[in-house]
Amino acid sequence: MTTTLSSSATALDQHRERNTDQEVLETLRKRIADAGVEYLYYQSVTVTGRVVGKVVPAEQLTRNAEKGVQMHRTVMADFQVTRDGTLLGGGVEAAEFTAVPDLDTFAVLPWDPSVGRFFCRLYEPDHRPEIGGRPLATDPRGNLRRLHAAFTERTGLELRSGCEPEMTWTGPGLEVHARPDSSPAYRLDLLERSRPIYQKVISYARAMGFSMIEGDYEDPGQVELNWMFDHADLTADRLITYRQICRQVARELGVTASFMPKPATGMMGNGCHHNISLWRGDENVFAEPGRRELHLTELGRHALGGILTHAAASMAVMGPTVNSYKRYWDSGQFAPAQINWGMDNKTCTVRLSANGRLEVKLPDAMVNPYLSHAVLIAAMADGLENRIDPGEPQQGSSYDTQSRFTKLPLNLGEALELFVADDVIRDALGAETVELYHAYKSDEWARFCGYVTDWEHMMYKEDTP
Ligand SMILES: NC(=O)CC[C@H](N)C(=O)O
Repeated sequence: MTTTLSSSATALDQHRERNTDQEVLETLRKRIADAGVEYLYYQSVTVTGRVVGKVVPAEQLTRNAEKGVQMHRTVMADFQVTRDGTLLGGGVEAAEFTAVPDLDTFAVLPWDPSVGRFFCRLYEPDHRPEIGGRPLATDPRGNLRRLHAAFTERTGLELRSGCEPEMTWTGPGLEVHARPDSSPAYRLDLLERSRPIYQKVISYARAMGFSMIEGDYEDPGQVELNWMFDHADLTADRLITYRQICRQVARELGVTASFMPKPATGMMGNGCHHNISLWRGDENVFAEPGRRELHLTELGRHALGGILTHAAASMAVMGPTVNSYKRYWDSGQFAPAQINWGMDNKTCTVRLSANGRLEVKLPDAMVNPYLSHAVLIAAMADGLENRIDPGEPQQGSSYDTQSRFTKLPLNLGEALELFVADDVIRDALGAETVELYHAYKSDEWARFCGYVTDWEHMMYKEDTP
């Protein structure tokens, strides 16, 4: 059942050569000068989805476009030292890597136009000839691009995706007294209180090239703003940028922007549903042109079958934190709890939300979008190749504990065991990334398992056995 999509030498990896194209560089230098940009961030994204990078004075562009900037590879696991004292990602002795800017990703920071930024593609260092110039195996962004290109090369299909990040804003003036018997969702007077937030976020996002489409207020403090779907590689970059924008807006307004998946029991979690479709050129192959009633093509059913087959093993990516699992298990809050699908059914893992669109509801707002989209591509490729049948759609709510559908893993620990055992996912992300992610997250899980919580105090402090 293993589908090999890895491709080491796609055109995308020749991007370093393009960075020496004098015409391209001249156009960019002019753009940078016209915008008054003096500093450039060379940013990368770690396996856990954090943004790291260096600042470079803009006049160094030509040099750095070719040579990149260097960082220590343990940065890809956030310099995490595990409980047994291991520095993840190769230890102090490990080689550096080279971050080479993707020139197409240049953007000016709207909140300070003297600063511009690039996303980078990561490579083994040139001064280590035995490995030099190869893509860095633990670069999740570079990996998604290579994997996606290989998938398109093989199937003629492209993944388009639209992410719906939910998040919680707290701070002065944002307190909400919610009635216990109803939800404040869609209340305009609450959205009004968040006006300075959404106005700034939308205007910064627009300035950075997003096509913003709509937004709403959901549970207390929870605001969701959406932008237009696109090629999955671009959507993943935008989700990272969106979080950076929100953090900036929080700093400016003196409030807190939280992507924590489940901030409070009994309230909705912060999901980040991925609305996906596969395209052949301009044709969405999940729908039949002109057919109006809700339906999914045979190809779409196989893609869905692949997603459901690998859903449990993908959970360590889709719900990447200890806290993520509270979102699935505090039932009845529109988050999935079973591995199933349904026609316009918001309680399922995958909802056919419109013709040509599958809404994958597992991911939460802390997801690393490069990993999640890579996993979805590999799962769908497996579904297509092996013509996996997704079974019958769920009728009615999934929050019925008697459901015949398979349950999702209960916690991060269980999810990690399934994650490392799935060959399709291992092949998609690469063994090194799987091992690094697994080591990092297992350490997070172990720390939590040894941590005494308020809940235990509430239950046991004054209890008599
Ligand atoms: N609008 C919705 O469907 C709510 C989704 C829900 N907040 C989740 O955790 O996924």
